[in-house]
Amino acid sequence: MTQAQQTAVKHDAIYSVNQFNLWYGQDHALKDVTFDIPQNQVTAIIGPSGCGKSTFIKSLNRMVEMVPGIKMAGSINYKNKNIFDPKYQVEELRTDVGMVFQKPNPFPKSIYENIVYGPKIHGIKDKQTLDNIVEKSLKSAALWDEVKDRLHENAFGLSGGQQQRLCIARSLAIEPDVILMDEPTSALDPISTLKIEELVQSLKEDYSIVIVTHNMQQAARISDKTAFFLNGEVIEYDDTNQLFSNPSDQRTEDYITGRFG
Ligand SMILES: Nc1ncnc2c1ncn2[C@@H]1O[C@H](COP(=O)(O)OP(=O)(O)OP(=O)(O)O)[C@@H](O)[C@H]1O
Repeated sequence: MTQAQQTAVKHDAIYSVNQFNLWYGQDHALKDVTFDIPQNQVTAIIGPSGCGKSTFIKSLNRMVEMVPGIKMAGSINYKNKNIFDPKYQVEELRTDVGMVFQKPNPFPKSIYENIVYGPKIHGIKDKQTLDNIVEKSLKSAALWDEVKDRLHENAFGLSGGQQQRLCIARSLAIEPDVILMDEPTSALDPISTLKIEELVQSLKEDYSIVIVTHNMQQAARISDKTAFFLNGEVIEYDDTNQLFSNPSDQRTEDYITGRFG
């Protein structure tokens, strides 16, 4: 690779993870994790239960810090700044990085109030501006047509799949650059899953997406890059097509062909 190409690749990374380690007490949950997460791409994190996928994705927005007794080493750079540097302004991550969880978790409020919650915290008060944010976010999350006539009804009245798209819309309302998704379809039926998968594909035009998934077909269908984690280590990180069609490590091959996990 030429110097110019190396620079181009570097520039393309929204996150650069370098020798990142994390311990829960004595439990070494992430070991020397090193790879770049590219901008405007979908990066899938796969691996068997307990391999550190959730710990890793929660490190990307510093949510992992809420767990008492953790220890970390190495760095995670976001837009070229180490997010664990004591001088780092964590507010940047809070506004830049949205998160969607395994189980849809709307607030017990109306659909409208769910979306405007974040923007209001960021000081937006003008009703027309908030109305526009609601419409734009719901359209981007492919939910607008289904809910435009019931915006002031409680979000709990939506189906599970609709609630998850509402949570995606809520994360879009703060105009993030990155969306982290921790098994966003594992609680959903196949049709809702398909809708979220299509949505993820369309969102990458405007956002960088990291998705943890147990479902290897899903990773193969929707991601550009895949990282295979095992016992806290990244065993292989590559273009998704390459990793699934021609893995370079026997353990990756064993996992993707269903020999364990
Ligand atoms: N809050 C915590 N306190 C202590 N140990 C934890 C905590 N969260 C996770 N761990 C441990 O860290 C390791 C990695 O867990 P993690 O949840 O990141 O894995 P995972 O790959 O997301 O698993 P799953 O697919 O089952 O959700 C496991 O050994 C787990 O027991």
